[in-house]
Amino acid sequence: MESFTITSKKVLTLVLVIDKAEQKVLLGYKKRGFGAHLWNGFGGKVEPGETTREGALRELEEEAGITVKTEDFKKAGILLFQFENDPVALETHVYKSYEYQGLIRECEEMRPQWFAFADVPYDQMWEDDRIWLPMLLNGQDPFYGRMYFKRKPVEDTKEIETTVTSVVNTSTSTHVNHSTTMTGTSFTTAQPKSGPFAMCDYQLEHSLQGVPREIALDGTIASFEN
Ligand SMILES: COc1nc(N)nc2c1ncn2[C@H]1C[C@H](O)[C@@H](COP(=O)(O)OP(=O)(O)OP(=O)(O)O)O1
Repeated sequence: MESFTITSKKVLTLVLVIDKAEQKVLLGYKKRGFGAHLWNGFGGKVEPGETTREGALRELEEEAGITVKTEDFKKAGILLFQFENDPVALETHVYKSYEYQGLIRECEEMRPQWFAFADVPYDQMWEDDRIWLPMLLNGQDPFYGRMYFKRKPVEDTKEIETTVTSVVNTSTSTHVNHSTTMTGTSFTTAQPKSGPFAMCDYQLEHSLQGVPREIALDGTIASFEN
């Protein structure tokens, strides 16, 4: 895993708004930038002087037009995304809310849409989402995860066949190593449905006793929130 050594990290946010009664989650179709053409929660970079909580609330309002009261805004976990031969990891702070105020609206970056839990378009989302989003929707947070990505060869951004080579699964943690091979021709555009990167490995722990505040560069939880 030498090619996944990291020396610094950028801090990002990701917000999931959930309608518990209707069993629906609000996602946004990203129209431009990193993760373009994928569905995701709302979020982005944390600006200087902002806490992750403030940054997450700001991005939610900018991208979906809605606000959430502080008491309804819960930290669900942290995901550390690492990319092959890239020393900068993305420390992504994930928040959730079952309430919101305002009118949901589209902006130039995101097109919001509600999805029933059973219809979440995982094949048009970052590959890591199918690992942790079901846990968040089922209330199995807080969680902490580390996900490793390799860039897909441009000429091979077609159908993806995944071979699981080893799985260790306990009640609260999962570790999977898998190799990914590209076959077939089902995606015709240069942008594969699940994005330009393939996840090649991950670790995830969920239902933690505390909410992680920060991940150290060695991937361990640096501190928990009070
Ligand atoms: C690599 O795997 C990822 N999976 C998921 N589910 N989400 C990810 C992944 N990598 C990044 N993200 C999320 C984290 C953020 O919410 C966005 C990226 O934010 P962006 O780069 O668009 O930040 P902004 O500040 O909005 O950017 P602008 O400068 O373009 O406004 O994706």
